[in-house]
Amino acid sequence: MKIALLGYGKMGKIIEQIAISRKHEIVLKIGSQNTHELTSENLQKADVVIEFSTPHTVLSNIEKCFAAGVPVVVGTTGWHKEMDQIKEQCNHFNGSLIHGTNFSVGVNIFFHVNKLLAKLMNNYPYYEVQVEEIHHTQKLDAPSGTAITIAQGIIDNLDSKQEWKNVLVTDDKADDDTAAANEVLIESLRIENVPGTHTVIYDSEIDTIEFKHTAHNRNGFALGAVLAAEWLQNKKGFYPVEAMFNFNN
Ligand SMILES: NC(=O)C1=CN([C@@H]2O[C@H](COP(=O)(O)OP(=O)(O)OC[C@H]3O[C@@H](n4cnc5c(N)ncnc54)[C@H](OP(=O)(O)O)[C@@H]3O)[C@@H](O)[C@H]2O)C=CC1
Ligand SMILES: O=C(O)C1=N[C@H](C(=O)O)C[C@H](O)C1
Repeated sequence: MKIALLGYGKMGKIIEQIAISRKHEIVLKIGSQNTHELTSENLQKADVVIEFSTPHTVLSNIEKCFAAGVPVVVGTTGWHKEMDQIKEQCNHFNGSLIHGTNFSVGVNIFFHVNKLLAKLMNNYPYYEVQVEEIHHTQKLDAPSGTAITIAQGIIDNLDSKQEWKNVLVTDDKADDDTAAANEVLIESLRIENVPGTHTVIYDSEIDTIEFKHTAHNRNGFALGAVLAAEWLQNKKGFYPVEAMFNFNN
């Protein structure tokens, strides 16, 4: 496939290597310095776009892909509030889009088991749940998109929780780290060079259950994005990343 990369930072560069190793060709690379090259004509040279840019640029980039009629894989996080609006646009343009807060296979297994675990924990209400995420210090959004997906998986399956609340944990611990009974607390920590670690913690007076995913590097995210681009070929519509997996069968 011919691939256009919107965002050529930490993720874009690894996606390029993995795409080439899978015999794809990169026909366009866009960063903040060459956005003038982001034209319909250039986008249409690609069979698919892979979008890993920033929370501030992702929405207008998606719109450009729809207008150009090119399918798009969206890995950028921080736009969950605009999800319904983008889904409508996708239908309006008869476009193709797959999005995920995390494309790694391991995290998608984690997402699935997290939901099963939350359902099970309805029987054990003396455990209090919280989510912890740790990422590198350059990360622009908090909580991580992955942590939001995890919290939503808990809210959808654990009857006592209806919302999530985020606190950023710093050395002086300025943020209020208490949550209401109906809230899932998400604690965000920022530590140099951490690619992404997510833990679901069920704590009681007697013991603690911890369910954890640790990314050792960014290769799993990048491979997942290329697999998503391959999966999206010849499909129309708006898909969440779980559509790629058959965990329910
Ligand atoms: N879904 C998933 O599996 C994963 C998602 N992510 C998400 O992907 C996003 C990118 O992460 P990461 O690569 O680490 O971030 P980086 O900051 O390393 O890269 C972002 C890139 O976007 C570029 N950029 C800036 N403006 C535009 C624009 N208008 N159009 C296109 N590109 C632009 C930047 O250009 P310049 O270099 O010139 O500043 C930079 O190259 C984040 O939202 C992150 O949360 C990350 C990992 C996995
Ligand atoms: O910014 C990152 O680095 C990551 N972002 C994604 C997120 O917000 O969940 C996925 C991964 O954890 C790395």
